[in-house]
Amino acid sequence: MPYVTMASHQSKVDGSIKNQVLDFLHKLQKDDTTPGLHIEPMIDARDRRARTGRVSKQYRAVLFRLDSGGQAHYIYHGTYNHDDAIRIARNTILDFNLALGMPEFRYEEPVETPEPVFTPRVTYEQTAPTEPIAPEWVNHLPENWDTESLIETGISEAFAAPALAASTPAELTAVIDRAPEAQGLMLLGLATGDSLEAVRTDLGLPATPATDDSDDSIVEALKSSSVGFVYVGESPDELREALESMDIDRWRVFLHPEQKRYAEGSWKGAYRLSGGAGTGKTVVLLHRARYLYRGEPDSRIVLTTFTRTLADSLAENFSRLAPKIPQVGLGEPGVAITGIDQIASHVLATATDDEKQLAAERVLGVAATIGNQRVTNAKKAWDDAVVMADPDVTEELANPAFLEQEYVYIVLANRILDERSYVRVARTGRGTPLNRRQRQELWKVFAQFRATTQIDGQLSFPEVAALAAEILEAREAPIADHVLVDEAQDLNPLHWQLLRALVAEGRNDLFIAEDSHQRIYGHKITLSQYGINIRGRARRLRLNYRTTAENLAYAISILDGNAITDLEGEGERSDDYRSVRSGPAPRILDVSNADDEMIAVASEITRWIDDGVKPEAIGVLARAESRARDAASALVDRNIPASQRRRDAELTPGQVPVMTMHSAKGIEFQHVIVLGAGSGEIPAPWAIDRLTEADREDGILRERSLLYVAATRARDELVVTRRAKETTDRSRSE
Ligand SMILES: Nc1ncnc2c1ncn2[C@@H]1O[C@H](COP(=O)(O)OP(=O)(O)OP(=O)(O)O)[C@@H](O)[C@H]1O
Repeated sequence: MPYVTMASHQSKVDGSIKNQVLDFLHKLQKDDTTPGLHIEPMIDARDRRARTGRVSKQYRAVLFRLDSGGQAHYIYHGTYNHDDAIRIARNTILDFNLALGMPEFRYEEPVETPEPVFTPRVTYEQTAPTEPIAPEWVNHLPENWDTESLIETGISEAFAAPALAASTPAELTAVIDRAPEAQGLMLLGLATGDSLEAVRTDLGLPATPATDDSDDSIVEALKSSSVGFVYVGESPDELREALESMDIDRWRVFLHPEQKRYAEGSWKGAYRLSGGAGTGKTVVLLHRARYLYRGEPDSRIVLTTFTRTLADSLAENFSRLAPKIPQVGLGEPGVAITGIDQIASHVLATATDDEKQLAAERVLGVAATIGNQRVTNAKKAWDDAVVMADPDVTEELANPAFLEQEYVYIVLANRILDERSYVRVARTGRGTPLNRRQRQELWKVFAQFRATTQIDGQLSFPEVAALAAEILEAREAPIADHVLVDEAQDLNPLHWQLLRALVAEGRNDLFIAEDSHQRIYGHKITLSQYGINIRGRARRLRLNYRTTAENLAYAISILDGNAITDLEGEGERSDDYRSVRSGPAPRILDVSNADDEMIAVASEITRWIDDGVKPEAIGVLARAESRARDAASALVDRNIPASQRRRDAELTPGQVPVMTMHSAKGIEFQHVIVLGAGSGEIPAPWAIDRLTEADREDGILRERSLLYVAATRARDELVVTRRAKETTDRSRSE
């Protein structure tokens, strides 16, 4: 039975012939001598291993046949119109790049050096109205390499010189696009400042160059996850999966070698994977859930994230990746995908009365039956508690945002039940210092909050998480075997206590994906405080698959100069993120008022729609709900099909979604318009005005992170509006 490998570069398979291609390849896997397949060698081919096969009257598949250990092995290059297939089969050579130890295709067609494109180098503040902005981009190749030394590393001559000469991301991408995948990724790594050793490790290349290019060596390399090829061997299921995800969802099959390492790695304890926006952290988690399930089908795997909406999208993507793996409820064998607060609610809802009572005593200091309702408007609940308790503290301390954080990060996290303990507790990590008297005053508010909500039969979400953590901790057996966490930077201490209690400490217990640059809720914390010890089991993804190099450079410039710390309390870099794609520089539209802004935005959207972009592929993102609402109606007034998208609503086909930046977290659009990146708009004055001096810095960082999240939602084009400061000042005072 012949083995099959799929090449990743291959042309899209037209939907109408996909079944015929699949049928052809399945037959090939069974027996390559089946008469209808017509596997034929090419006359005058540059590579004697080239073959064509008959998919239909009109279409031919191009294949390369290798013989290894008496076994036929076919690399499927693609399916083409009859004449194209003949031409491609004649002119394509399957090389084995000895330096890289990777097979790759070479084409007997000239590779053009791209025309240099002039992009003005301007910084953010100097940007003139509607100018594109291209933050500084440096090609590191010329520093350390010349053509010859690059060739020695495995880069073909045709790509070495143009890569050295690239002076913009677009020029470099043009070279990378033409190069075989491994060479392209190597050029990208070296051009963005990595050492050769680091790039080779990232790409999983063998430590020493290969010594021969026999079919045996090539087949061996194909089996051990070669970049750009997927070995499916004799498995009809894997073949179908590979073929189906060729056009869309390439992430389902073609993982970067680094992503694959994290998806399939095994560690003694908790592992932390960080990475900038769009580096494929979610993709790794989905693959890892599948990988763990396949290895241990009886295990209880939990995949969770910050919100229910994000969990729903994880569940949908997991069904696409692994349609046959059961998605189950918490505690059952299979993969349970759910939001972190839903986990907490589920634990509480299924606990016995005794368990709940014990937990309530420990968390809230009450033995009474706990309520079924949730506090849905925490701000109002805190405002009410302040009015009733009337504490003698400053306005900043009586602010709902401060009270909520203090309650979650200190009171609940430390299971504080009375004023005495609150006065004594170490408030590690909290910016604003509090003296004894202030603590006594604040305790009145916490006690009032608890009293009022309990009378109303309500629990806040963090209280539910704390109760669930207590319930699970008190049990002997945990309810999960492997827990995978997305968007971990936004979880609060109670969430971490819950996650710790969900699974026993041990091999592959927790796998945590985070991007500290995207922390838009809550405060910095360190995992070790909650019994989660990483002990060096942490790595970072740096290759951005979502957005262009130009958009990425802009997004990173937003956080420039801000110290970002990860979940282990270490400084997090952002200067070495890179992208495989290039596109137009982001454009800044400086507008004088709301009307001008919406005229400009409407004209951008109209241009895109006229160019064939689907309305639902354009995201309009605003800082505040009210601005999103106004923008949606202003667009409708200008005859643009648009609607405000609420947090948990589906995208409506044919409608431009207008939403808050918070709601856009974790999702992506082809084109994005960010409304309001002016200095009077972000940081949003109302979000930081009433913060204490010590909390303000973190508040401003969260606002910048929000803009970073918004800007990194764009796959292709990014447009940012800035309203003149005077108009935002005026509207604030109105
Ligand atoms: N190996 C891959 N091949 C092709 N596309 C990929 C690959 N890995 C990720 N992508 C694509 O890149 C985009 C970003 O991936 P993903 O959402 O997993 O990133 P992320 O790091 O979780 O991003 P964020 O932190 O912004 O939510 C998605 O469109 C995904 O399909």
